[in-house]
Amino acid sequence: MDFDKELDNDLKFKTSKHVPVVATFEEMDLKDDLLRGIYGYGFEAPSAIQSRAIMQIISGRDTIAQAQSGTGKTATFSIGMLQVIDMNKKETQALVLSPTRELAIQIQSVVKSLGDYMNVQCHACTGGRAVGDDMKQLSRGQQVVSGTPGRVLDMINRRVLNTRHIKVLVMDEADELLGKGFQEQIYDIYRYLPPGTQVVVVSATLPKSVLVMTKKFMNDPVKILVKRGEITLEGIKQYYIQVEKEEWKFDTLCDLYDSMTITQAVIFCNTKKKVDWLADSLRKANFTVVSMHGDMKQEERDKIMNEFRLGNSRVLISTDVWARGIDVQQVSLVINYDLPTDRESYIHRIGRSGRFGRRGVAVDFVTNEDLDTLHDLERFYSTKIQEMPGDLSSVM
Ligand SMILES: Nc1ncnc2c1ncn2[C@@H]1O[C@H](COP(=O)(O)OP(=O)(O)OP(=O)(O)O)[C@@H](O)[C@H]1O
Repeated sequence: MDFDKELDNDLKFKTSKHVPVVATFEEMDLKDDLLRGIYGYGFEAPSAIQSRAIMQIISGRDTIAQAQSGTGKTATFSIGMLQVIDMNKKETQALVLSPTRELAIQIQSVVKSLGDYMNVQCHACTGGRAVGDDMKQLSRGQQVVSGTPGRVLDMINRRVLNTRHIKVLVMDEADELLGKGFQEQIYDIYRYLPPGTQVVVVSATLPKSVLVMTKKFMNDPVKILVKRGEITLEGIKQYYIQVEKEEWKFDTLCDLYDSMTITQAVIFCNTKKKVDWLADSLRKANFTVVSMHGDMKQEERDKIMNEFRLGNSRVLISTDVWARGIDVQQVSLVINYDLPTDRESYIHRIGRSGRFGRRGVAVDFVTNEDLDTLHDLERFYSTKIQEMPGDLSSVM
């Protein structure tokens, strides 16, 4: 019997019934300073996931919150956390874990902005930075910590991050955190948390195997889920370009360059080596691009990230280190130079465009061998990936 089917028979994961929908931020009865922070950040009304999940998080229930990419999950858990922390205490009361350093830092920035009038102390605890700085910052008292698993665990082991007052653990991109690469570290961190710590699990993709896993560390969670056929966003148009051979992809990409720079674009490759190769080759052909991957020094990664966020660079080539969570609103085009090797990454990659209702375009480069994978994606997500019309700028 196929594994998925077997699970289907044993366990049904459905959106919880009777989750109230709160239509405005005022009706959430938030702290005044938090409400000011939300409006000050430019939000007017809550998104669908925010309307449903914020109050559940505030109620203290374990929560599984799934929603499409770019629909405001970060603010969902950030507002929830900020409401429940006691500002009279300096101790760490909320811990957010995410799979990449850039994402952990982005979350810190959102928490700080939303919590600006509350004067919240929020530290980003990520690898690639001086351990001494982390120690200094944490010893000052950080009410919220947003970090990557390795460094967070290290800080806990060194007794610098005190877990005793933690009330809520958020796992952003939870399916990635509970996958092979991080699972052990996550369980190690979890063991240090006080019994009864509220757990909030968040992602645009939550495969059943991950939902099964949540049973181990979540207590009767409220579930807000998205059906597989509704995960892709209407606003992101998906196209493919078929190339006979891998070698032809490069010329195809060069032909698209002018359209790519209309706003901002991210090009995904499956390996760091390929990112380096593609960036070099494009530069040699006189195209301006930047690139980023996990083998680069953190300083370099930070610099590239800042420049891209500022819009000073327009075309970024990266690996899946950039696939999840990163929010740069001006990105309107994603190119899969390589098709991703798993179904979840596809959703996350194309979701770097089309943020919060904006329009986006995703273009998949496929060789003849990739066609099956492409059709599998279409079937799995009940979506349509059309052949690209001759001119990319006509669909942008
Ligand atoms: N209520 C709101 N009103 C206006 N803009 C919002 C609101 N909530 C979130 N946004 C904006 O929408 C964008 C996407 O939000 P966010 O990064 O939280 O998405 P996400 O659901 O976490 O996506 P992903 O699955 O890619 O991680 C951000 O730029 C954020 O500031």
